[in-house]
Amino acid sequence: MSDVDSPVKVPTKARRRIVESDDEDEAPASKAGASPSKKEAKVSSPPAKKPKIEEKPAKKPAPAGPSKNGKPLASIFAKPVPKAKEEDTDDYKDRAVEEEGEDEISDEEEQEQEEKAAVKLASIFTKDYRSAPPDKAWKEGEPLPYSVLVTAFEKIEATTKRLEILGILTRFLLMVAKREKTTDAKSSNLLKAVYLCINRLCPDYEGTELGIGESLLVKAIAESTGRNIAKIKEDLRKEGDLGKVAMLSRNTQPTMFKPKPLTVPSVFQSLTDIAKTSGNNSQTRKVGIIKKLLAACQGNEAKFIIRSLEGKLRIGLAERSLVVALAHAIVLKNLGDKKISPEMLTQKLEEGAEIVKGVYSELPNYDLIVPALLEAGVEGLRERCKLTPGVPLKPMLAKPTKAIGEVLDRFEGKEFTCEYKYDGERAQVHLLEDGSIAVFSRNSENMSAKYPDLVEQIPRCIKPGVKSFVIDSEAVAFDLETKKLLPFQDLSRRKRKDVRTEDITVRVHLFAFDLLYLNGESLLHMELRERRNLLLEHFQPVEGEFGFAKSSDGTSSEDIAAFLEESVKDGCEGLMVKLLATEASNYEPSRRSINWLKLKKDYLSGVGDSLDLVVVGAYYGKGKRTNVYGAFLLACYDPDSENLQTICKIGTGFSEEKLAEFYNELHPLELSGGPRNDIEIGGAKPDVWFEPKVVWEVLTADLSLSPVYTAAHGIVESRGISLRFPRFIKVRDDKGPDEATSAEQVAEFYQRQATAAGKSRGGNVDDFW
Ligand SMILES: Nc1ncnc2c1ncn2[C@@H]1O[C@H](COP(=O)(O)OP(=O)(O)OP(=O)(O)O)[C@@H](O)[C@H]1O
Ligand SMILES: [Mg+2]
Ligand SMILES: [Mg+2]
Repeated sequence: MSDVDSPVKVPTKARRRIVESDDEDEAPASKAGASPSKKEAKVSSPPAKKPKIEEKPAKKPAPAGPSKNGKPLASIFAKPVPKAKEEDTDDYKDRAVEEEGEDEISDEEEQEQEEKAAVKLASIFTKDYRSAPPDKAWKEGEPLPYSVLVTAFEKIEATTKRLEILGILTRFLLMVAKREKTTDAKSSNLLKAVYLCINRLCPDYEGTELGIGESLLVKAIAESTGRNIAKIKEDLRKEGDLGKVAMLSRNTQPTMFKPKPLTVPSVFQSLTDIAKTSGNNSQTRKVGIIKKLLAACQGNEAKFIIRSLEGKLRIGLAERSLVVALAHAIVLKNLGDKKISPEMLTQKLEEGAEIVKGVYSELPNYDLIVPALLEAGVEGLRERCKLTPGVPLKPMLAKPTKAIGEVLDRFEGKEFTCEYKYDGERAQVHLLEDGSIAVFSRNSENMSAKYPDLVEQIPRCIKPGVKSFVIDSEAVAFDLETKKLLPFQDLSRRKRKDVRTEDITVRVHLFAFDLLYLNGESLLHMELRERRNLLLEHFQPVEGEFGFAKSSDGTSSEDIAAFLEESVKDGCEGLMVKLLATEASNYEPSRRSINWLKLKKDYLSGVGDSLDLVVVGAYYGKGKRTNVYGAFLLACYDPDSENLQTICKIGTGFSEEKLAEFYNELHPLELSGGPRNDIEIGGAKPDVWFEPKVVWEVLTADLSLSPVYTAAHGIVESRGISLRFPRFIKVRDDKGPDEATSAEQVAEFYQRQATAAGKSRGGNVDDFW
């Protein structure tokens, strides 16, 4: 591939690169790029986004222009972000309300906004839309062509408007759902299309994952196209997107015969085969399957095949949009051609979305949800899909607070409880009707293999009469001799796999704090007090193995302060403060809820909590540290765009041993082609870039607006936010890059710090939904 036939580096959202001169140690980047060259500008595929006023004006400033490997054209920071006109506000209504600020918006304004959003929502789903014929490329009775899905991906990639994305996806899923003859999960086109949209192959907890390393993919591309590896890497440096490189490479290879076009089921199958290949020769076998896939690719398909293999589609399609689109598609399918007013239609769509969202957070398994939706529509979904032991639900999360005063601000006059905040690992323990026990981590990984001792211990804490349950708890390292809790590190040092009970030196003590399911009944809709009573009633403490989270229902600030001290003396991190009564104390799966507050002793003087950030780059060491990386570039995650946003350079808090260890761990993740295009770089210029895999917990003195980094840009101000004096705490191997601290959380930290201590903003900005 030469430069001449390379298409323009369009400003897609995956290419939002922002730059400014680095304030610390780097030269101004203004000369790095001027404007797109003519050659670049005339090429139009894939479609460049029109410059437009964004529907999320404060959130996503339009890209400054084409960029190339972190050397974009102009700074978005320099320009004030345009305020969107009312008509352009086609985002979800709740979002619009949220961004105006909860407190400042009047009821009438709110109602007006809601009405506008409702009409807009209904207007996309006109009757015409509903009765649209299926894509011509898809012949009746045949499996869904992959090209049809790819067309939808291309359209989604070309916009950042959430409502537009929702429309494209709904139309696509509706078309597939209408043709679906089966409700059998195995042969469902719809189910496989759903999985490919979110780039997964099965429910999270089953653990089959994509995420093939760059070098293997480069090798497969080279072998399937006859190009040499060095050339491919060179292209990669230019494009920042291996998918695009694969797509452009293919064209140069003359084909002897035409392989059968790819279909959604065949691609799904091949990806599953690749993910499951292990053992001897697995690399070679993987390359073999990838080559076959690439050989059959047409048009833009290779781009998405490669990105899927990398582990991320990077089209800005958040899973929550998929869930809503799926709900809408099923509602529309079941409406058929029926006439219905826009208001009614909107209501039906919204109700449908609420149902599917609710069910998905209790039972995150499309294998069960999609067939149930096809069979019984949204109306019959709750009946068929409920919280089920064996399927981990997404855990409820807590909001940080900086002071006891802040807790009282929230909970004054309400019934609440303080519990010890144990410093271990979240453990969701399930007892299935068949007597088997499963333990799941915070991100729904099956941990039963890591904790065989725990699985052995559990039966001893169950009182007679208990047939099935789901407990929410913290697993903590425990010293049997001193009867003291050990720091989290002792737990994380345990092996993750093939652990044999007799080899275990660090004991696990479980501290249960919630009961979510008991003997066939979901308890999610009960008040916390009732759930806690049931927990105490049906389980019993076992010395050194199982206990209930220690709690105090004292509500004065003195009581809380004393209990906080006590918790720290006992080896805990601080307190969790929870609402105890009323509907607001129900268990909210997947929500970072304002009804659960964390009060961490260590962090009271900082910003209230630590951050979990992705290691995306590194700087070579100086002096004694020349053989290792001396500092690292960290990033937060923006789930809306699926991009990582740089937040700080970190070089303190590391021992020599740690630096050596990190070098060994990170060196294999170095990207030869420079940064991937899902990193919003800003002005950072590390010496090497990594595949985003590793997450670190980091503490900061405070946060400030930054001319260099891009974290949360556009939320508080057009500029990004960075951490001042960041300090490494520990590796978070229970979190992946997608679970890193979100852009909105970063903005919230910044805002909380700006407001007086004790005053905080509400909202649920970084919920899954
Ligand atoms: N009594 C308790 N109630 C609820 N959670 C508890 C309790 N004791 C300990 N925990 C742990 O505290 C966690 C919440 O605080 P923590 O800051 O440790 O979360 P995290 O894993 O870093 O996630 P995030 O910072 O994203 O909330 C829970 O997920 C749980 O693992
Ligand atoms: Mg913790
Ligand atoms: Mg945390």
